[in-house]
Amino acid sequence: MTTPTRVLVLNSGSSSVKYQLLDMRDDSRLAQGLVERIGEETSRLVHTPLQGGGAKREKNGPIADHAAALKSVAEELAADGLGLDSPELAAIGHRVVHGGLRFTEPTVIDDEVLAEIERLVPVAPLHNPANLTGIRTAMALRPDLPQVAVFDTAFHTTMPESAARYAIDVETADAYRIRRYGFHGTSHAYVSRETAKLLGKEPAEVNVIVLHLGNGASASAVRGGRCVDTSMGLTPLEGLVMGTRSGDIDPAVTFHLKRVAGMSADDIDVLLNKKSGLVGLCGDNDMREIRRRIDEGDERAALAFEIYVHRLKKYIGAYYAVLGRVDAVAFTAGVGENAAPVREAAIAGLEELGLAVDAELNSVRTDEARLISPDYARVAVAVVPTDEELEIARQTFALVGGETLGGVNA
Ligand SMILES: Nc1ncnc2c1ncn2[C@@H]1O[C@H](COP(=O)(O)OP(=O)(O)O)[C@@H](O)[C@H]1O
Ligand SMILES: CC(=O)OP(=O)(O)O
Ligand SMILES: [Mg+2]
Repeated sequence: MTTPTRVLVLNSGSSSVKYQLLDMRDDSRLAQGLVERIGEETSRLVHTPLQGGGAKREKNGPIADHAAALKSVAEELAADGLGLDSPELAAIGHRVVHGGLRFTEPTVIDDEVLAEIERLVPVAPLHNPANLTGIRTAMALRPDLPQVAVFDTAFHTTMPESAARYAIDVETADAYRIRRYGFHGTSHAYVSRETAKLLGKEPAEVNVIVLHLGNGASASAVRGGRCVDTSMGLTPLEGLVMGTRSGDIDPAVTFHLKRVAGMSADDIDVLLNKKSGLVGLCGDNDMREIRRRIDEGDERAALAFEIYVHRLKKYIGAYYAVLGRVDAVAFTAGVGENAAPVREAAIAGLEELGLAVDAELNSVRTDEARLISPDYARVAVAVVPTDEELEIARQTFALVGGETLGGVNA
């Protein structure tokens, strides 16, 4: 019998599922794909076989819920001879956004772990329910296989109390477990390590500010490989300006809206999570579209961009101060990896801090981690592509006993 070496990674978002099938002998990808707009009439599945020369396949049409989405994913994989029934599958790894304080490590999922993820739904209402459906569906398809949860919050559990605790009444905070948890931790961990590698150093030797700028966006201060502060809080709403989320606001805005505008808690939740950020400021949440509008002279798009960059710059300064000495600032995720104007504008004017961006290096497009700062700059500025799926697959495989095989710690 062959030893199973494959891991399927599922990243279930509020309206999408991203997936990858990897072979952990050499970290190679066998297939990847995305189901988006789940629950709408216009759902879409894009499946890409990455070995054997098959072409990308696309299916359009309604997919009612996450369970149906996962069944379609299983069918696509089966059509490539990579079905979930394969004896080569060692485990399924799930991104779980909120793990509270309990889960500091990847965890094999059982009924009790499921109950704890369920208990955390109120603090990750957009994410944890989708994660749970993904897990339950995968468990029904392969009840015999280990299912592993890899938590967005885990990397941030090393934060000191001075960073994690909000300055509110201690009894109330403790009774309701209100504190800064932080998210995107798998990405912050991976990118801070890859940044050290790019500098030719060990993670323990470097201090890095990681800027994960996707649809959700967060910053973190990483000292010697450990997170010491991060911008998201109790929920993924705090911090940077995001695609549809406000990030930091005066909390009094919420009671003002309740008292003066008569909005309910749910109305305000939707306003701040779904109708704010870039989309609230200018009607678009995609940075490509915003840049296009700016090039056409659109003033609302230009102001949205300035507000986005101003917030980013504030966090760079804040985390510089938290760390004291900074070796690198690393940009990652959709915006961070692709939007050169965001990187340029966020670093502009920070020469006194030893930070600068070289225009030519900044304009290069590759999938490799690279430096964009000039030689003379004291602090490295880098673009470091994130790979949450690979990181989840490695942690999952190591947990189910695959650590002795090549590739895992390569
Ligand atoms: N070429 C590009 N130029 C500028 N921004 C881009 C580009 N490609 C993607 N983006 C931005 O990246 C975002 C998606 O980032 P991603 O990390 O994939 O998000 P998520 O994982 O949160 O869905 C898009 O909404 C868009 O703003
Ligand atoms: C936690 C979070 O904000 O995740 P995403 O960016 O995938 O929405
Ligand atoms: Mg993401």
